[in-house]
Amino acid sequence: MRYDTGWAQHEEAFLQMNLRVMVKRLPALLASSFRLAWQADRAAARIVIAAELGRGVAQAVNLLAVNSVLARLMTQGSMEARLRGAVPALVTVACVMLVAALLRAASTYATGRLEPKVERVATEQYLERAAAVELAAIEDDAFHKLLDTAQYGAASARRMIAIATRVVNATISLAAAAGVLTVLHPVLLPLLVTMTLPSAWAALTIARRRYRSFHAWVQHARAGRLISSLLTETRAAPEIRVHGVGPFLLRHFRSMSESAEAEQARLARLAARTGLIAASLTGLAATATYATLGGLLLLGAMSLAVAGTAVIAIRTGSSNLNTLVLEVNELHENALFVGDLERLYVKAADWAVPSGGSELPAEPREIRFEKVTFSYPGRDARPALSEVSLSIPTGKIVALVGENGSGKTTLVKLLAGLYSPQQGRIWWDDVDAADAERTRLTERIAMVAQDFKRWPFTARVNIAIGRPGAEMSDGRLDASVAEAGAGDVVSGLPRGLDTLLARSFSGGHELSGGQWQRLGIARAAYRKGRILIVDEPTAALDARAELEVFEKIRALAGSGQTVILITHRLASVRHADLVHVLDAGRLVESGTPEELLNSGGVYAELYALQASQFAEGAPGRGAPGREVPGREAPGREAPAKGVPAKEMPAKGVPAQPSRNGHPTKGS
Ligand SMILES: Nc1ncnc2c1ncn2[C@@H]1O[C@H](COP(=O)(O)OP(=O)(O)OP(=O)(O)O)[C@@H](O)[C@H]1O
Repeated sequence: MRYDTGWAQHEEAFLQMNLRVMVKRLPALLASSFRLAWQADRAAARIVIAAELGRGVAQAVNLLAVNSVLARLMTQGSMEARLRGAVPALVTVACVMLVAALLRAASTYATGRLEPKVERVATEQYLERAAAVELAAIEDDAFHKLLDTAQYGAASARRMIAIATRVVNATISLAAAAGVLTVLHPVLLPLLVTMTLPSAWAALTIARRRYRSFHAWVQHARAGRLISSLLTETRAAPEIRVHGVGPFLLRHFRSMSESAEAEQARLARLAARTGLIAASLTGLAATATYATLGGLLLLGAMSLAVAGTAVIAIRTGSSNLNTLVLEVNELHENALFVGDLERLYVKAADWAVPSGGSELPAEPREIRFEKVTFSYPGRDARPALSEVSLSIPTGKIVALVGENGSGKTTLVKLLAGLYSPQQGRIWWDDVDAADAERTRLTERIAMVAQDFKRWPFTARVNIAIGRPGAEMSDGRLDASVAEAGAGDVVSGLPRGLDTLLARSFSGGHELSGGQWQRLGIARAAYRKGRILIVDEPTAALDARAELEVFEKIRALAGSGQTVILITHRLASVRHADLVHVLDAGRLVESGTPEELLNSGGVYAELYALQASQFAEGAPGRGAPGREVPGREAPGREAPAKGVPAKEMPAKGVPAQPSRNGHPTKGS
C-alpha cells in the first residue's frame, strides 16, 4: 500500500535546493504567506508587519545607543562624570528595550490570532474545492493523490505565518547589526558571515538527511500507523478477538517500531557528529574574529568602545543569521506543501462541476439515452456502457436488470449527472443533459445508491440530509419515515429520531444493514426528487421488509414520481412498466416483464434460474434439475418458507403487473 504524503515528490525538490536558490525564492514565499495572512485577518497582518519592522529599527537604535554608552564610559575623566555622560544613552537603551518588548508582545498576539485563521481559510478553500469537483476527479488517481498531499498544505500555511514572521524579524535585525558593524569597521562584516557559515551548513545538512530518511521510511511509518489503527478499529475488532489476531499485529508493530527507532538513532548519531564539526569550525571562526578585533585594538585602528559594540553586534548578528538560515529552510519545506495546495486549486478549477446551462423541461415526458458510450478512466478499461440507446418514460417504474458488472449503476450515475458520456447523448425531451445546468438536473433526482452513506449523525439528520438546503420539517420527516416503512426502525431507537447513529461516540447506536437501508429510502423520500433511483434497495432486507419496500416504491410511482429500479430480485421487477436488460455494457433487451419472459431471452433465462432456486430449496422438492410431476413452472409451486405465494415468479405465465389496483400494459 502506498502512502502519499507527497514527500516522494518533494524530496528531490528540497534536496536540490541550495542556499542561493533559497534566498532567491524568499521574497515570493514571504509574499505568499502575507497574501494568506491578509486574506485571513487584515488587522492582525498589519500589526505583525508593523511590529516586526519596529523591532528591527529598535535593534539598530539599541546597538548605536550601546555604542554611545560604551564610548561615554571609556572617555577620560572621573567615573561620576563618565557615568553622568552615559545616562542619556542608557535611558535610550532602556526605552528602546521597552518599546521592543511591547512590539514583541503585539507581534506574538497578532501571530497567534492569525495562525488558526490562516489554517481555517486554507482548509476551507481546500474542502470547498474538493466538494465542488466532478465525481470523476475524486476517482482520478492523480487528482486524489493531489488531494492527499494538499491536505498538509493548510497546516503548513499556518506554520508559515510564524516562520515568515521570524524570517522578517531576523532579516531586519541582521540588517541592523550588519549596518552598525559596517559603520564601526568594514572588516567586521565578513567576520560575522564567517562565524555563521558552519552552523548554517550543519542545519542544512541535518535537515536534508532527515528528509532523505523520511522519504525512505515513509511507507514503513504508514504501515506502522495502519497496524496500530487496525488494533483499535471497530470493524476489525470482532476478527481480532475471534481469530486472535491481536498478538500477531502487536508483534509486527513492535518489530516495525524497533527498526524505525534504529533509524532515528542513526540520524541522531550523524546529527551529533555534524553538530560537533560545526561547533569546532564556529570556534575557529570566533577565535579568528576576536583575534582580528584584538589586532585592530593593538594597531589603534579601533577604540575600545567600538570593539565592545562590535562584540555585541557580532553576537546578535550571528544569532540572527543562524535563525535566518534555519527559518528559511523551514519556510521552504512548508512552502512545498502550500505549493501543493495551490496546485490543487488550479486542478480543482479544471475539474469543477460546470455552472450555468439551459433549463430542463419542467415535466419531461421521457429521458432518452442515445448511443451512449462511457468508459471509466484507466488505460485498459473496456467501456462500462457501449452505444446504449433506451428510453425512460417519466412517471413509470423502469427496471434495470443484468448480471454483476453489466453497467446498471453506471447508467444511473450518468442519468444523475455524476458522469458525462464520452459519446452519445442523454435527452430530457429535446434538451441535451450535457447542456443543462447541473444543479437543476440533480435537484430532480433522489438516489438510494448501493453504498449510500451512513452518516455518523442522528437518525433525524440521516433522513433530512436528503435535502440539506431546506428547513428541517417534522411533518416531512414523519411522512418520509412512513413512506419508507421505517417507522419500526425509528421507534426501536432509544431516543427515536434523535438517536446518534455512530457507535463509536457516547450515546451512539448502530443499526443493522436492513434498518440502515430503510433509513436510506426514507432519506430519498424526504428529498422528493421527481426521479427516484433505487439501486438494490432490498439487498439487506428480509422477505417481509422487501415486500413492504416494493409496495412503497410502487406507491411513489403512482404519485407521479419516476422510479428507476436496479435489482437482482426479478420477482420484484414484474411490477415494472418497462425493463431494460444490460449485458456487458450493452442493452440486450427492452420491454414489459411479460414481453421479456415470453421472448425467452436473457431476462427469461435469469428469471427461470432464480425461480428454480426457490423450487430446489423448498422442503419436499425434487433434487435440483429433476422434473417435478405436475409442475408447470417453478414459480407456481408452493412458495419457500417465508415467501408468500403471490410474490413467487412464474415462468411463462407472468404475474399480473398492476399498480394501485390498475392493470398496466401487458397484463
Ligand atoms: N468507479 C469505477 N471506476 C472504474 N470502473 C468502474 C467503476 N464502477 C464500475 N466500474 C466498472 O464498470 C463496469 C460496470 O459496473 P457497474 O457498477 O455499472 O455494474 P452493475 O451492473 O451495477 O453491477 P452490480 O450488479 O454488481 O452492481 C464494471 O466492469 C466495473 O468494474
